[in-house]
Amino acid sequence: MKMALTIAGSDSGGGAGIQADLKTFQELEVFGMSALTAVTAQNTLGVHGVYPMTAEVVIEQMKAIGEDMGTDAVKTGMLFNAEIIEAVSVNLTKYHWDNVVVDPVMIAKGGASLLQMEAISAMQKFLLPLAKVVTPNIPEAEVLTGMSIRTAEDKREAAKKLHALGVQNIVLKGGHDENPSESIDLLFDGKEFYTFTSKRIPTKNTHGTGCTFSAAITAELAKGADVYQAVIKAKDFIQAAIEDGIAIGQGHGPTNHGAYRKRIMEMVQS
Ligand SMILES: Nc1ncnc2c1ncn2[C@@H]1O[C@H](COP(=O)(O)OP(=O)(O)O)[C@@H](O)[C@H]1O
Ligand SMILES: Cc1ncc(COP(=O)(O)OP(=O)(O)O)c(N)n1
Repeated sequence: MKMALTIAGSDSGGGAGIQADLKTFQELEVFGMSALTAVTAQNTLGVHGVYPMTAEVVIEQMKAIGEDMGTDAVKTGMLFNAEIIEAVSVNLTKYHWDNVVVDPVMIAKGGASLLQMEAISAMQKFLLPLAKVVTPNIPEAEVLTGMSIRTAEDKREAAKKLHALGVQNIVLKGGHDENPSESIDLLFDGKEFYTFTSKRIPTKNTHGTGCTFSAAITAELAKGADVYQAVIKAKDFIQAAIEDGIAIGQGHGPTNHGAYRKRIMEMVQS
């Protein structure tokens, strides 16, 4: 069985973070492992507390996996501070983990900070050059590139800037776009641009979309897909998960990680 490791924060509400990643790995039939970077007290209304691990705790978890089990792919999510980013970067290199998806998580939906702003330069300098794929949303890409992103041309320029930081493949997500009918993600592999377009679903139950999408890319890479194929599958996975989003809590409910597999089963049975 193929294996994937998520290095990310815990979401007590279960819709984002390490919980979303492990559910996604399970649904895509990859054995999921975790290295926890922070505990958040979080629900559909927002983040009520952030409690980071020390860098040593993160290193110990990576060591436990690196020295025994290994992994076929790794994703990073909430890393919170520069010390954790540096520790993760050093250990990705140490264990020769090169199938790396970096989701540069910065701000949760309710506005809470999940990454200290002084850690941005560590992310640019140490982590991004190790990434096979980076999956920023538009605000994250604006922070990482220092440019404002409004038009399709801006998106292409931002992707080129991220590529110049050493990332092999950039998936610039379109969830925050103002396009009312479509959600368009852009992939740049250093040579070509590819767009992945889906119908925009009018729902407030989108908590954890970014985590789930990047975890699905990671699972597919672990199984041997190339980046293009992995993004196609992840887009189908997140589309089903948002369409069947779960209306629980008073705020942004989570996406439904089981929706994609349920649809495949229904297709097979019909
Ligand atoms: N309302 C929506 N309808 C369809 N797809 C969406 C919607 N919102 C987000 N997505 C998709 O979910 C994925 C995550 O995007 P995004 O919401 O931008 O990330 P993040 O959660 O990091 O802000 C992308 O593939 C994006 O196109
Ligand atoms: C612990 C934790 N990690 C990451 C996030 C951000 O998740 P994301 O998929 O970007 O979804 P929203 O927060 O935007 O709903 C998080 N909230 N918590």
